[in-house]
Amino acid sequence: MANDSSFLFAGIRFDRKKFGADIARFQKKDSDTDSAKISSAAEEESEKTREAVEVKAASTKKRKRKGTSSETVEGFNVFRNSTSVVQSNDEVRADEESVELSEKKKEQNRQLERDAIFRKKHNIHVSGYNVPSPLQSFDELKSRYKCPSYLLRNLKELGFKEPTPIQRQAIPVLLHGRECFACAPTGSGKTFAFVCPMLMKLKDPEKGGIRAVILCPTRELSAQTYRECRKLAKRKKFRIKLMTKHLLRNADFSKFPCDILISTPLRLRLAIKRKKVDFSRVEFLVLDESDKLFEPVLFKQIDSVIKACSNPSIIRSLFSATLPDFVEDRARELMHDAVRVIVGRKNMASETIKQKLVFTGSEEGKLLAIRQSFAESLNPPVLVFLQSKERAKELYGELAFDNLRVDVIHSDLSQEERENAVDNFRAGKTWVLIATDVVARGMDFKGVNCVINYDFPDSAAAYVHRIGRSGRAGRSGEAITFYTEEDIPFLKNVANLMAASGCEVPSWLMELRKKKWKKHRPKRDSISTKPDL
Ligand SMILES: Nc1ncnc2c1ncn2[C@@H]1O[C@H](COP(=O)(O)OP(=O)(O)OP(=O)(O)O)[C@@H](O)[C@H]1O
Repeated sequence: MANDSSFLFAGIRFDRKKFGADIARFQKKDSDTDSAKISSAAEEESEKTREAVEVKAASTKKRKRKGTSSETVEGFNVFRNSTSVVQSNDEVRADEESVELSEKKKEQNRQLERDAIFRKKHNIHVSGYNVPSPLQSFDELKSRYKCPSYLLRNLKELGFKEPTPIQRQAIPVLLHGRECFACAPTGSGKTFAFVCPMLMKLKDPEKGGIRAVILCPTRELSAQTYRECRKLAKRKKFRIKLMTKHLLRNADFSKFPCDILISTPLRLRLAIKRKKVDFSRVEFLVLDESDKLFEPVLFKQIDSVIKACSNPSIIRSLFSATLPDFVEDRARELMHDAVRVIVGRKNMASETIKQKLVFTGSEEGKLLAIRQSFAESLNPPVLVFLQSKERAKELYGELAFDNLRVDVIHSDLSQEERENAVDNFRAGKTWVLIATDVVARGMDFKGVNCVINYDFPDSAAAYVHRIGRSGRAGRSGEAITFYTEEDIPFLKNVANLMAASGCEVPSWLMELRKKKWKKHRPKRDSISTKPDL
C-alpha cells in the first residue's frame, strides 16, 4: 500500500507555500480523524517520495552540469506545475541578474521618457544614438560632471542662472565625448555651450602644444569669442590665444603652449602652410557659424585645418543659428557617431524680435524712410545693414552730418578702425552703426534695440543672422526690412521666416510665390545725394 500510495503520489507537486494555511488547517484536523491521518500519512509519504525524486533529479542535473559548473545544488525552492525546479547558484544569480537588468532597463526607459518630456518643454530636438540627458540646471554640472568650482563661480558672476536650451543639451553631449552639430537661435548662448565643456574636459593648463581650436568666420567674432573664453576661464591659468596677424608673424610655434586657440580659418591655414604649426594634439575643434565656414570660399581653408587636426580621439562640433542640409551632410561625413541638436526649428529667426517689412519704392525712399524713422523715435543702439562696403560708405556719407552719433564698419577699414567701431558701439558712444555683413554673424552687441535692413538681405541665413543682432539672451528687439521693386520676388521668403517665428504677416504676403533666394544683390541706384564732381 505504501508503495502504491507512493506510486500514486509520486510526481504530484503540492505547493506547500501557496497552500500553507490550508496545510495548517488540515494538520490541526489530522489528530482527530482517521481519514485525516490517512491523508497526512499519504502527504508525508508523498513528501518523502517527492524529496527522493527531487534529490535524484538534482543529482542527475548536477551530473549533467558537471564540467560546466562546480556549484552545488542549494536545495528546493519553488514547486512549479508538476515538474521539479532546482536552481543552482548560477541560476539563482542569473535570475537575480535578470531581475536587476530588467529593473535597470525599466529605469532607463523611465529616464528616456523624462528626457523626452523635458526636451519637449524646452523645444530641444535630438537625433543620434544614446543621447545624454539634458541638464536640468547648472547645479547638475557639478553633481553629474564634477564641474570645477572656478567655472561655477564665473558663471555666477556673469549672471547665468539657468542654462539655455542649447546649453542644456549640447554641454552633456560634448562632455560625454560625443561629436555634435547644433542649431539654435541667434543670441541663445551657443558660445558657452561649446566653451564650457571644452574648459571642463581640458581640466588644467598644459604645456604641450595646441589642445583646442575654435574657428570663427570673422576677426571680430574671433576677438569676441576670445574675450568670452577668458571671462569663463577666469581664475584658471589656461593659455587662451587669439591668432592675430602679429602672433602669426612673430610667435615661435615650435614652442607654443596653448590650451585654446581662436582664429579665422585663413590665419590657421597660413599657420599650417608657412609655419608648419602642429595641430596633431588638438582634442577639441569647434566650427562656430559652421554654415558660413562651409561656404566654398572658406571651405578650402577649414578643410586644411580639419585635416591638420589629426588626433584620432578629437571631438569636433559645429554650431550655428542656420544649418542648411548640405552642411548637415558634410558634418555626417566628417564626424563619428555625432549627435544632432536642434533648438526650435532649423534656420528660424529668434522669436523675441518684432519684425516689420517697409516698402520704400526707390533708393531715395529708403533714405527718407530712415531719416524719418530716426526723427520720430531713435532708440539706440541701432544697427543698419547694407549689401556692400561701397553702399555702407555712401549711407555713412549721408547720415554723418545729421546730428546723429553714427559710425561705419566694413572690410576696407584697418583692423584698428574696425575694433574701434565695435568698441564705440558697445560702449554706447555710437548710436547708429552702419555695417556690411561683416558683423552680421555672431556679434553680441548687448541691447541692440533695432536692426534696419536698409538693403534687403541676400539669403534667408543673412536675414536670420542680421536681425539676430537684436533680441538676444531673451531680450526683445525690433527688425525693419526695407524693400523695393527689385526685392519683391523674395518677399515671401522673409514673410515665411517672420511667420515661423511668430510675427503677424499680412495675408497678401503669404499668398505670394516663394523664389529660390541666394546671393540676391541687385545693382541698386546710388544712395548719395551729393552731385558727382
Ligand atoms: N545661461 C545664460 N543665461 C543668461 N545669459 C546667457 C546665458 N548664456 C549666454 N548668455 C548671454 O547671452 C548672450 C548671447 O550669447 P551668444 O553670443 O553665445 O549667443 P549665440 O547663440 O552664439 O548667438 P549667435 O547665433 O548670434 O552667434 C551673451 O551676451 C551671453 O553672455
